[in-house]
Amino acid sequence: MGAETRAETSLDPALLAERIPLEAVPVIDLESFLAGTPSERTRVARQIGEACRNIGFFYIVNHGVPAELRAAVFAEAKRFFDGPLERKLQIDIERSACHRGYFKLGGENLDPAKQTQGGDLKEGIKIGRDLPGDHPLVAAGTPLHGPNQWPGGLPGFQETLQSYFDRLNDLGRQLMQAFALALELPEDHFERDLDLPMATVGPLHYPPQQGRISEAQIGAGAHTDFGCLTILAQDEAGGLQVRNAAGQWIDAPFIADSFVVNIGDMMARWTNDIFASTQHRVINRSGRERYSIPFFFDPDHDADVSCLPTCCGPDRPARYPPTTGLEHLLEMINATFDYHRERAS
Ligand SMILES: O=C(O)CCC(=O)C(=O)O
Ligand SMILES: [Fe+2]
Repeated sequence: MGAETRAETSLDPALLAERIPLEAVPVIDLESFLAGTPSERTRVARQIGEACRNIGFFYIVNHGVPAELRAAVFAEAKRFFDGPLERKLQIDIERSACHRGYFKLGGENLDPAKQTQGGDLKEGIKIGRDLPGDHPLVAAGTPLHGPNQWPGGLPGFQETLQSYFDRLNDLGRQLMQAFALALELPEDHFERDLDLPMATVGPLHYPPQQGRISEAQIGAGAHTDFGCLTILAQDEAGGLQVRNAAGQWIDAPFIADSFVVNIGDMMARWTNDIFASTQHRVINRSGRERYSIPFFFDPDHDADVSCLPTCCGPDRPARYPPTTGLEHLLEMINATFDYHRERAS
């Protein structure tokens, strides 16, 4: 029976098993997915699927992204954040029509209900697919599509970030193939929605927090990610915490040469909540500056985000109405960036 026709019948019980409250985020070796036989790929994809169901988070090692490139991106991010405020403000995100550029400490508030003292204690840059003004989607005024703002006076910054963006796009596609296999779909199921994926690389800087820390302002307030898939590189400072299926906060510490991968609300929606979009937060108690490089991988603006054929059936009706990649993201960005919401209203 083809996977695509399974909607008529019962769902695979393995996909519906109860979530296990994990005490640690699982580590998955990607090597035999990236270069293995079909059966090895399926085996790793199943491990990934288990992690996505139970906790929505996993580390990947042997992911193929060169150490030099990862180190170079951290070095460029540090150069930018440690540099003058004037340079940062020249690429202020509020100058961008497509949500690209620099946002200052407090510019994003990932938990507005709790964080009432001025937003997340972090600053960042949003860099996306660099589309020129005459690209049809940009000319048509499609939100979130357009040119980046690149900082001046930092030779090599743009080239390094662009290489990283391209490399992580490839990895994002591979992980989407793993998700498809884990969901009993053909491996290339998501390719139809990945012509021009809405991906963003967003270097972040968190100053340290000491003493008694109130939930009214932490590095990144408790949140779920909005999109499909996040691939995060963090540094030795650590401080990332993830809420497991029992509601406990567990640490997701720095592991050398790994990425932390998690799925966001769009993937939870696509999978009818079979995959978990899990709350996480950052508190930088390390006593030093913390830098991290999240890469957010989202599908095409017009991707059809309605329940996947293997994720709904008579025993589990679709929980969400259909939406598109762009509609979903816009809703979430407006909830967390004041300037964006004010402009939209
Ligand atoms: O910096 C981190 O470790 C996590 C950042 C994060 O969760 C986010 O930007 O969505
Ligand atoms: Fe996040």
